[in-house]
Amino acid sequence: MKYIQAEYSGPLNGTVHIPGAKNSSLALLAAACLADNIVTLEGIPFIDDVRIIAEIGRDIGLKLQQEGGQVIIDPRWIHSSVIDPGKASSYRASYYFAGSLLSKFGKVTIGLPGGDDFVSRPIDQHIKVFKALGAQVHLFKDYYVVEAAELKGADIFFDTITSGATINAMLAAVLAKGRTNLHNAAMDPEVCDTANFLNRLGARIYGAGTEHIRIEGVSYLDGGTHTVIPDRLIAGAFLMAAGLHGGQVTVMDVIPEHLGSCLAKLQEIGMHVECGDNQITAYGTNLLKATRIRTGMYPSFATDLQQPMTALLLQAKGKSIVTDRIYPKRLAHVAQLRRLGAEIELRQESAFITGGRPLQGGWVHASDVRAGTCLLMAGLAAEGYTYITGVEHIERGYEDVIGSFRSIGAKLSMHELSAQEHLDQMRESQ
Ligand SMILES: CC(=O)N[C@H]1[C@@H](OP(=O)(O)OP(=O)(O)OC[C@H]2O[C@@H](n3ccc(=O)[nH]c3=O)[C@H](O)[C@@H]2O)O[C@H](CO)[C@@H](O)[C@@H]1O
Ligand SMILES: C=C(OP(=O)(O)O)C(=O)O
Repeated sequence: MKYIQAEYSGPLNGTVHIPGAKNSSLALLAAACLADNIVTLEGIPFIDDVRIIAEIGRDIGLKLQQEGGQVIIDPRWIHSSVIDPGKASSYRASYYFAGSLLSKFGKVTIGLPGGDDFVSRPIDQHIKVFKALGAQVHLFKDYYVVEAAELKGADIFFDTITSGATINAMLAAVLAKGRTNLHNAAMDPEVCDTANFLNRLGARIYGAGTEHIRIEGVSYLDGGTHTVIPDRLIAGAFLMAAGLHGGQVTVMDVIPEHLGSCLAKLQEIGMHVECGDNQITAYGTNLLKATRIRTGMYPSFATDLQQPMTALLLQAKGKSIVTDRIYPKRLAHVAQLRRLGAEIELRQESAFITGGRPLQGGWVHASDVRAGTCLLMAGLAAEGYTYITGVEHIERGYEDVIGSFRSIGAKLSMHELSAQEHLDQMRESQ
């Protein structure tokens, strides 16, 4: 079993190139199945979720070549819309194959989505979309089947704002007959990126980035080339890392507008932020101020930045409160931070942090990708050594977590734990 060793690193300084967004890439790769010609995607990160998509793609006949960040996809050879349940369940965004293959072939059989298992993550809004477009949905224990003789445009009001179901609705409706209106749609950059990509192939999607999206169905999508947007969540975490001990970190190749609420919070706690056209520099200070974080859907403060922000707030003198309104129970990292000596309490669905207390290294476990970033940051700020297990979760989101953090001076290394050492470590931590 792998683990990451993090050592107290003092201020972090340097420049990091930000890779393409995981959450956009997962949508774009499934969206590419809709094309009737060759698609080239640039900037796709080489992460575990993408490797699984490549496997799923190959199983169903999709020809896919990946070299560096470039992925060339030939969807003309897809011969099946039955997706291995185990593979679909090993990551969250497999539901995008449901939207795209339903749209293209009229039927899809697919495992229930997996992914970061921090809370229950319903797919009722995805199902609502498929049904509204005229499909039947049959749910089984660990897979579901969606089928439609014909998909017809519809008016769909989301009960709650969801980026996944908004993207899936675009995938399912893009080839449907007539007009689809999505109301209460998510406005995330990943929604816009998917709409821009589909439009480049010939789709007619209007209004992405607002709460009302209109899709005029077309009968054919051509091939084309598209570059995925930069990962705003990785960028945000690196900017936060600058705040740990008064460092200075520049993130390159980003879209600063995608990080508005994050930058505002960093400034609110006393950090200085400078934005260029496609780069941001954050300057830390040793006098961080406590604050209140409430996550929300874009453009509010992202739930995926909540955990790294919690690590940073351990350094801010005074009482901070963190509430995750998107996933109220996404707080597993709190118990782990306490193992490092953090003074942080859970009351109802908020974390109450008393910042400015010293942290001591120890063994901790990352239960999802952002919990991993949080623990890594806390480990870099703690005295001594911190050992982080659950590396497989971190690698779902980061192509080279060690290399990228090292480039700003973080003392990190990857190690292998034998089965016996793992048992000893579990016994010790009980
Ligand atoms: C692969 C991917 O892009 N993952 C991101 C995506 O997940 P994902 O797309 O799955 O999350 P959603 O945007 O759909 O979820 C937003 C909210 O809607 C709720 N909901 C969602 C769908 C549904 O059918 N019913 C329902 O009630 C969820 O429980 C949550 O409270 O957005 C989340 C919220 O920004 C991020 O944390 C994830 O990193
Ligand atoms: C929750 C996340 O991912 P996923 O939706 O793929 O599980 C995340 O990226 O923080």
